[in-house]
Amino acid sequence: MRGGDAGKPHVLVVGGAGYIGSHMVKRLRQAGYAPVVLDNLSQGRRAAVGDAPLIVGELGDDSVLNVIFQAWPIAAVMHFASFIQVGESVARPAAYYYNNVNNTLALLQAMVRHQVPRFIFSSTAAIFGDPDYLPIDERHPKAPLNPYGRSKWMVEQMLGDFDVAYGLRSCCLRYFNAAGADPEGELGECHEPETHLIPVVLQAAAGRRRSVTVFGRDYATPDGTCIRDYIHVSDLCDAHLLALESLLDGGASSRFNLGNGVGYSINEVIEAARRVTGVPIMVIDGPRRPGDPARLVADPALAHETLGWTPRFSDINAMIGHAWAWERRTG
Ligand SMILES: NC(=O)c1ccc[n+]([C@@H]2O[C@H](COP(=O)([O-])OP(=O)(O)OC[C@H]3O[C@@H](n4cnc5c(N)ncnc54)[C@H](O)[C@@H]3O)[C@@H](O)[C@H]2O)c1
Ligand SMILES: O=c1ccn([C@@H]2O[C@H](COP(=O)(O)OP(=O)(O)O[C@H]3O[C@H](CO)[C@@H](O)[C@H](O)[C@H]3O)[C@@H](O)[C@H]2O)c(=O)[nH]1
Repeated sequence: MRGGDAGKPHVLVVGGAGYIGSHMVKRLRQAGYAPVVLDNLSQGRRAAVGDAPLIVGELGDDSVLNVIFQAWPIAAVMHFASFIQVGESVARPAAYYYNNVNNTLALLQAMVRHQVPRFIFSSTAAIFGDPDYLPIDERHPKAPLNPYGRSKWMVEQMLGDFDVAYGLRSCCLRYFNAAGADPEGELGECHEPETHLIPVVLQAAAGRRRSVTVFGRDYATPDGTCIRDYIHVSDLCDAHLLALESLLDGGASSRFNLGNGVGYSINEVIEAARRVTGVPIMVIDGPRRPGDPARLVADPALAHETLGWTPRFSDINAMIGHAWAWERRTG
């Protein structure tokens, strides 16, 4: 254990060098926890974890997990590591099931072996598929349209079984579309290749790509483009902290939908980016991307009522503004 972290609860952040995980590492430190990061750096960046201990290794590697759980008194695990692209998961399902399900199973088994009883899981709106009704609450039927969503729903189901059999309590946080960047400008989104709408639009604004392609204009939405509920990465971190406190206080397993409850179409996001950046952004029309539902909008009431979670950066202009500041710093 690092001397300076003695007495602070240790939290293993798997995937902590990635986009959302790195923001969480910073927030845990600020909140008085001692984060320990496991990441294979396939997407993550060493610089993004600051001075937290970083173990560069595979999530599914028992020998690495044994060393970590023996070296630090881990009170809880936050699991951000997975493959994350909806479209790619349709083309490469085996890779998605292997990394997102098999490797997560290895992590859960190691937690049982080492008697680490608390787990916070990065789940997704993609478990719901094409919604039967909006906004989507926690009870909405689960009918994922793509292997990515199916892999996350499989893990959620495994977690129910692990609670019953082994007493491993978990909180599944189903993010809608994560967006924005650290308001202090130290961290942001850095995927390679970048596929998420807002950073792609901002790369076009910055001149790092010529244009942004809109994947389908024939959806059953008012302007024909897909609607998503964008949620600021800092607000996701707040929800994780509240979920962690609940589990540390002895709370039961739970699952929450995390969004603002407001949907924006692709057109609206591009218009907002033009306003925020003051730059013209060239748009090209393309075909639909496989596996995309037309609309995903969260009902976040349960997280408000149970965890006391209230998003602080719900304005789409703030999300794009923070992401734009990061793009200009690093692009
Ligand atoms: N970004 C979103 O909009 C969004 C929405 C819903 C859910 N999620 C979920 O949130 C989590 C984090 O997403 P993100 O956008 O920060 O992704 P990311 O790719 O930026 O971060 C994932 C991190 O996990 C690491 N990783 C992947 N496989 C690994 C393995 N086998 N062993 C060790 N490390 C591994 C990567 O190097 C990366 O640093 C993911 O589980 C994702 O499915 C993201
Ligand atoms: O260059 C682009 C990129 C995206 N889109 C569209 O924009 C919308 C949002 O796409 P994207 O930013 O890739 O996010 P999603 O596919 O909605 O998936 C994100 O949000 C999900 C939850 O809703 C998470 O589970 C996933 O991990 C995360 O990648 C979709 O309709 C895309 O087809 C475009 O039209 N052009």
